[in-house]
Amino acid sequence: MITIRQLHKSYHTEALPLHVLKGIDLQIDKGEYVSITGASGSGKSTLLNIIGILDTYDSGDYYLNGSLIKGLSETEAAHYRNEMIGFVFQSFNLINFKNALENVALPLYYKKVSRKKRNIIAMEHLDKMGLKDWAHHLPNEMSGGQKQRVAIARAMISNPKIILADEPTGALDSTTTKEVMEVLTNLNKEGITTIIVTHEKSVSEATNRIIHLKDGMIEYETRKDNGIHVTTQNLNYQSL
Ligand SMILES: Nc1ncnc2c1ncn2[C@@H]1O[C@H](COP(=O)(O)OP(=O)(O)OP(=O)(O)O)[C@@H](O)[C@H]1O
Repeated sequence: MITIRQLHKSYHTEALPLHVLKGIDLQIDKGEYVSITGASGSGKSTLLNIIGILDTYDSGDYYLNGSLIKGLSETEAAHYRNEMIGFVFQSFNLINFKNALENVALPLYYKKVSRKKRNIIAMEHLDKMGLKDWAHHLPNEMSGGQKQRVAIARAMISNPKIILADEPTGALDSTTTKEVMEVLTNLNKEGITTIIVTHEKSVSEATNRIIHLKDGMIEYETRKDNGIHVTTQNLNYQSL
């Protein structure tokens, strides 16, 4: 589903160019449950943003479902994003003056689905998140965990094949973290390829595969095999 080869990315700031991803090789198959970990600044969000076609890369290749994601126009990139990917962010990114139902329904508004139909579908997704009774509440009337579940419902309304979540529990306490992770785990069990950037051990350990970045390279990865974690060092990793 996702094939990345020798991916490099630099940011060109006023100071020296910042080489953030330094030759990432990564294969993620359909239905995998993956977390990306590493210290602050190791390139986790940059990698996730490239996978989500929110950002471009300098060299290497990225194939999504067999299509080379390189040099796309904004319209082409938006097409892939809309067809394939649902995004979940730490800060929820909900619209504060719209209620939960309207927030969830928003992607269908852009797809020109009628108000009646999009409200019915949005309600189904809210119901799945256990939030039917909160449909007409504004985000600021909801807890962090509820807001994140609204955001996940919104991400799911376009039937994405992949969920990309950047620190989805970063703003939550441990009880609500558990609640949100249960939701993401269940979506993965339904077959959604799920990739989570996280600092939190409890979150990465809930996934089946941990990709650990260091200084823009994959240092090692850990796979859960029958409940046992097996760690493989990346032999190409070169410490600086
Ligand atoms: N748009 C940008 N322009 C310039 N530099 C950037 C930009 N985005 C990220 N960076 C820099 O690139 C490096 C990697 O950032 P990135 O956000 O990918 O790391 P991260 O591992 O996700 O960190 P964190 O855990 O703190 O979110 C950091 O040094 C960051 O300051």
